[in-house]
Amino acid sequence: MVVIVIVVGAAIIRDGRLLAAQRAEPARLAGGWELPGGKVDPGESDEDALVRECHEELGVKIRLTGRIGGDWPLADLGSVLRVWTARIVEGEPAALEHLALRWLGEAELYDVDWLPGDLPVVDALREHLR
Ligand SMILES: Nc1nc2c([nH]c(=O)n2[C@H]2C[C@H](O)[C@@H](COP(=O)(O)OP(=O)(O)OP(=O)(O)O)O2)c(=O)[nH]1
Repeated sequence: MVVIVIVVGAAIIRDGRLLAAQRAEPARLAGGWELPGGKVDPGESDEDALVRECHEELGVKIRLTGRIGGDWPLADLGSVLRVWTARIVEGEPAALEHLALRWLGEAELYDVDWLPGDLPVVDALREHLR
């Protein structure tokens, strides 16, 4: 049986800047930058998982505003990343589970070491920061 692991990521945008988060673990990914999010739990919708993960990781309530592409392939065989644009409706993001957070404008978008699977997503997000 092939099990596809679905990972959801939030492209949280405020004032033309994208919120990037630096992974703390596991060791092979630590230091890399990603979109806040995580794995969808069994029986959970993608959207609910993303709202839950952002609350756990950042301490904020988000509202999803759109979808970026479809299934973005990740390096781990059988994993895909699904991405939504989002805005914060409550709270101020804090790095509760990450090493650091950064708000990146279009000119700074590639200043951080994105996880490899995120690079095409970041390309697609560029136009949303203008
Ligand atoms: N959240 C997130 N994960 C990403 C991105 N890009 C990317 O390759 N990944 C990978 C890293 C991890 O291998 C996997 C997500 O796992 P995770 O550890 O964040 O999931 P989780 O919060 O549900 O945690 P757990 O079940 O492992 O405890 O997807 C991204 O932009 N956001």
